[in-house]
Amino acid sequence: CSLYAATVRRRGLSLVASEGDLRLPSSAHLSPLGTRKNLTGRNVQWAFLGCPGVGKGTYASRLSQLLGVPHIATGDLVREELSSSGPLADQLRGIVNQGKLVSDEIIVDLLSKRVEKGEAKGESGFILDGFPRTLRQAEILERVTDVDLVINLKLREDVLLEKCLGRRICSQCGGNFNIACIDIKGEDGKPGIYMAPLLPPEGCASKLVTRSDDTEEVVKERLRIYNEMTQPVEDFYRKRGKLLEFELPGGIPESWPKLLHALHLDGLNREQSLAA
Ligand SMILES: Nc1ncnc2c1ncn2[C@@H]1O[C@H](COP(=O)(O)OP(=O)(O)O)[C@@H](O)[C@H]1O
Repeated sequence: CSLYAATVRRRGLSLVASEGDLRLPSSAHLSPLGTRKNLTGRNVQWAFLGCPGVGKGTYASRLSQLLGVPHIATGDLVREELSSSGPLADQLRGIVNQGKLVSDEIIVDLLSKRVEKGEAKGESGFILDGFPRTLRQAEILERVTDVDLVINLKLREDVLLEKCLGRRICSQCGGNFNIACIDIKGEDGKPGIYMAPLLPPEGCASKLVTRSDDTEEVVKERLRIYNEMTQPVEDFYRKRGKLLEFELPGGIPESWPKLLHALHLDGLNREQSLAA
């Protein structure tokens, strides 16, 4: 914790802004031109919350490209550590494969090193994905820097499980795909939901692997832990007026434009499509 605090302060990431500056949902998080800067002139500092399988990685990565700020996923940092066979790898493998959370100290240390590396390359701002996941992590983050906005993605639980079980990663390029086709008809006044599979290009198709923690038993345990440990984090940001709740209406084609609209970023997306 102190290491992270020191790193972030030393690197000048910390900005002092009063909570009253930030209201949700509002274009006040961005400059009037809809750029990656917020009104205080620095790059946005956003975080994604949401259950396993909800699509945090997909939407965080898209927003990071749109806004030109780094997407930092603590799950990726943990998986990098696992594949590096470093001193932590054995300890982490047992925890992750049971669907449990890594300790706050370890995760803050991994995040701190990632932030420091990015800063050295000139990165600023961030879109966090998978952090904070405990109240203590939220408190640590709050002490060292000012998060502008926390986007809480929501999806019904039966769909979450199917999506986790359908997740595939290309072992060569690291691309994320999903072979699940979700097609639930509406009933009893509840809307249906359709999410097309996110299939890999031909080059990746034969190299797909499944995450070792995406088995039914482990996903159920991760969902249980999310409800126990991470839901209090939603309240933490709700009380501070920083939480944007976003219920996913369907797959990416349907949800992405609506998310951009909720973030007052539709104009930016159009400008980038025209420039492409
Ligand atoms: N902020 C965090 N705190 C503790 N453990 C974490 C954190 N982020 C990631 N992990 C560990 O890495 C695993 C994979 O994380 P992630 O890829 O974000 O999965 P999910 O699909 O469950 O959101 C988690 O189950 C947990 O063991």
